[in-house]
Amino acid sequence: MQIKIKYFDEKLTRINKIVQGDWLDLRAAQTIEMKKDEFKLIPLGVAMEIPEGYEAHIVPRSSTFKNFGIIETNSMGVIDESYKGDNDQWFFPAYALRDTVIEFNDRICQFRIMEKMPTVELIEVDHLGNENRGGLGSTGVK
Ligand SMILES: O=c1ccn([C@H]2C[C@H](O)[C@@H](COP(=O)(O)OP(=O)(O)OP(=O)(O)O)O2)c(=O)[nH]1
Repeated sequence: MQIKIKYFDEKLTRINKIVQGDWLDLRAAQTIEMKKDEFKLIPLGVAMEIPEGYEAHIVPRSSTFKNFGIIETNSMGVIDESYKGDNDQWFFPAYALRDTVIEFNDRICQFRIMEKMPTVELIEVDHLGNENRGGLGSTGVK
Protein backbone atom coordinates (compact mmCIF):
# COMPACT_ATOMS: atom_id res chain seq x y z
CA MET A 1 0.00 0.00 0.00
CA GLN A 2 1.29 3.45 -0.86
CA ILE A 3 0.57 6.75 0.89
CA LYS A 4 1.29 10.12 -0.70
CA ILE A 5 3.09 12.37 1.77
CA LYS A 6 3.90 16.08 1.53
CA TYR A 7 6.52 17.59 3.86
CA PHE A 8 6.24 21.22 4.94
CA ASP A 9 9.94 21.65 5.74
CA GLU A 10 12.85 20.40 3.69
CA LYS A 11 14.96 19.97 6.83
CA LEU A 12 12.47 17.68 8.55
CA THR A 13 13.81 14.12 8.64
CA ARG A 14 11.89 11.91 6.23
CA ILE A 15 9.99 8.85 7.38
CA ASN A 16 11.95 6.07 5.76
CA LYS A 17 12.04 3.00 8.02
CA ILE A 18 8.81 1.21 7.26
CA VAL A 19 8.54 -2.23 8.83
CA GLN A 20 5.26 -4.10 8.39
CA GLY A 21 3.03 -3.65 11.44
CA ASP A 22 5.13 -0.97 13.12
CA TRP A 23 3.64 2.42 13.85
CA LEU A 24 5.49 5.27 12.14
CA ASP A 25 7.06 8.02 14.24
CA LEU A 26 6.22 11.67 13.57
CA ARG A 27 8.34 14.70 14.42
CA ALA A 28 7.76 18.21 15.70
CA ALA A 29 8.13 20.59 12.75
CA GLN A 30 8.93 23.58 14.99
CA THR A 31 10.83 24.18 18.19
CA ILE A 32 8.10 24.69 20.74
CA GLU A 33 8.52 26.11 24.22
CA MET A 34 5.70 25.43 26.63
CA LYS A 35 5.03 26.62 30.15
CA LYS A 36 3.45 24.34 32.74
CA ASP A 37 -0.33 24.09 32.13
CA GLU A 38 -0.06 25.55 28.63
CA PHE A 39 -1.82 24.08 25.56
CA LYS A 40 -0.32 24.22 22.07
CA LEU A 41 -0.91 22.59 18.70
CA ILE A 42 2.44 21.18 17.63
CA PRO A 43 2.74 21.01 13.82
CA LEU A 44 3.99 17.65 12.60
CA GLY A 45 5.22 18.96 9.24
CA VAL A 46 3.35 16.47 7.07
CA ALA A 47 0.14 16.14 5.08
CA MET A 48 -0.90 12.82 3.57
CA GLU A 49 -3.45 11.27 1.31
CA ILE A 50 -4.69 8.30 3.31
CA PRO A 51 -5.89 5.49 0.98
CA GLU A 52 -9.64 5.30 0.38
CA GLY A 53 -11.47 3.43 3.15
CA TYR A 54 -8.81 4.18 5.74
CA GLU A 55 -8.14 6.77 8.46
CA ALA A 56 -5.03 7.39 10.54
CA HIS A 57 -4.67 7.28 14.31
CA ILE A 58 -2.00 9.28 16.14
CA VAL A 59 -0.91 8.49 19.69
CA PRO A 60 2.08 9.71 21.72
CA ARG A 61 5.24 7.63 21.83
CA SER A 62 5.44 5.80 25.16
CA SER A 63 8.49 7.89 26.10
CA THR A 64 6.91 11.24 25.19
CA PHE A 65 5.64 12.12 28.65
CA LYS A 66 8.96 11.12 30.26
CA ASN A 67 10.97 13.12 27.71
CA PHE A 68 8.82 16.22 27.33
CA GLY A 69 6.15 16.27 30.08
CA ILE A 70 3.35 16.65 27.53
CA ILE A 71 0.15 14.66 27.00
CA GLU A 72 -2.07 14.49 23.91
CA THR A 73 -5.27 16.35 24.82
CA ASN A 74 -7.54 14.31 22.56
CA SER A 75 -5.97 11.04 23.81
CA MET A 76 -5.82 9.79 20.22
CA GLY A 77 -5.86 11.93 17.10
CA VAL A 78 -8.05 10.73 14.24
CA ILE A 79 -7.03 11.85 10.76
CA ASP A 80 -10.06 11.63 8.52
CA GLU A 81 -9.74 10.28 4.98
CA SER A 82 -10.94 13.69 3.74
CA TYR A 83 -8.07 15.52 5.49
CA LYS A 84 -5.83 15.41 2.44
CA GLY A 85 -5.51 18.93 1.06
CA ASP A 86 -2.18 20.62 0.45
CA ASN A 87 -2.57 22.67 3.64
CA ASP A 88 -4.01 19.87 5.78
CA GLN A 89 -0.95 19.61 7.97
CA TRP A 90 -1.13 17.05 10.78
CA PHE A 91 -0.76 18.41 14.30
CA PHE A 92 -0.37 17.12 17.84
CA PRO A 93 -2.52 18.88 20.48
CA ALA A 94 -0.25 19.08 23.52
CA TYR A 95 -0.81 19.97 27.17
CA ALA A 96 2.32 20.57 29.24
CA LEU A 97 2.43 19.38 32.82
CA ARG A 98 5.78 21.15 33.33
CA ASP A 99 7.87 23.81 31.60
CA THR A 100 9.35 22.09 28.55
CA VAL A 101 10.98 22.50 25.16
CA ILE A 102 10.29 20.28 22.18
CA GLU A 103 13.00 20.76 19.59
CA PHE A 104 12.48 20.80 15.82
CA ASN A 105 12.70 17.22 14.51
CA ASP A 106 12.08 15.54 17.90
CA ARG A 107 10.02 12.38 17.51
CA ILE A 108 6.98 12.97 19.70
CA CYS A 109 4.23 10.68 18.41
CA GLN A 110 3.43 7.79 16.12
CA PHE A 111 0.66 6.83 13.70
CA ARG A 112 -0.84 3.94 11.83
CA ILE A 113 -3.65 3.68 9.31
CA MET A 114 -6.82 1.74 10.16
CA GLU A 115 -9.76 0.60 8.09
CA LYS A 116 -12.73 2.92 8.58
CA MET A 117 -15.70 1.41 10.35
CA PRO A 118 -18.57 0.27 8.13
CA THR A 119 -21.70 2.39 7.72
CA VAL A 120 -23.93 1.63 10.71
CA GLU A 121 -27.62 2.21 11.21
CA LEU A 122 -28.73 2.94 14.79
CA ILE A 123 -32.05 1.28 15.55
CA GLU A 124 -33.81 2.66 18.65
CA VAL A 125 -35.39 0.03 20.96
CA ASP A 126 -36.95 0.05 24.47
CA HIS A 127 -35.12 -3.11 25.56
CA LEU A 128 -31.93 -4.62 24.31
CA GLY A 129 -33.01 -8.04 25.62
CA ASN A 130 -29.61 -9.02 27.02
CA GLU A 131 -28.26 -9.71 30.54
CA ASN A 132 -26.55 -6.81 32.27
CA ARG A 133 -22.83 -7.30 32.47
CA GLY A 134 -22.34 -5.01 35.52
CA GLY A 135 -20.61 -1.64 35.63
CA LEU A 136 -17.12 -0.30 35.98
CA GLY A 137 -14.95 -2.45 38.27
CA SER A 138 -17.65 -5.08 38.85
CA THR A 139 -15.30 -7.94 37.99
CA GLY A 140 -12.90 -6.97 40.82
CA VAL A 141 -9.13 -6.66 40.64
CA LYS A 142 -7.88 -10.27 41.06
O1 LIG B 1 -4.75 14.99 16.69
C1 LIG B 1 -5.25 15.40 15.62
C2 LIG B 1 -6.63 15.37 15.38
C3 LIG B 1 -7.11 15.85 14.19
N1 LIG B 1 -6.27 16.33 13.25
C4 LIG B 1 -6.78 16.82 11.97
C5 LIG B 1 -7.20 15.67 11.07
C6 LIG B 1 -8.66 15.61 11.21
O2 LIG B 1 -9.26 15.09 10.04
C7 LIG B 1 -9.02 17.07 11.46
C8 LIG B 1 -10.29 17.26 12.22
O3 LIG B 1 -10.23 16.48 13.39
P1 LIG B 1 -11.54 16.13 14.23
O4 LIG B 1 -12.65 15.73 13.33
O5 LIG B 1 -11.14 15.17 15.30
O6 LIG B 1 -11.80 17.56 14.88
P2 LIG B 1 -13.11 18.29 15.30
O7 LIG B 1 -12.82 18.94 16.59
O8 LIG B 1 -14.28 17.36 15.24
O9 LIG B 1 -13.20 19.40 14.19
P3 LIG B 1 -13.84 19.41 12.72
O10 LIG B 1 -14.98 20.36 12.84
O11 LIG B 1 -12.74 19.95 11.83
O12 LIG B 1 -14.23 18.00 12.36
O13 LIG B 1 -7.93 17.61 12.20
C9 LIG B 1 -4.90 16.36 13.47
O14 LIG B 1 -4.11 16.78 12.65
N2 LIG B 1 -4.44 15.90 14.67
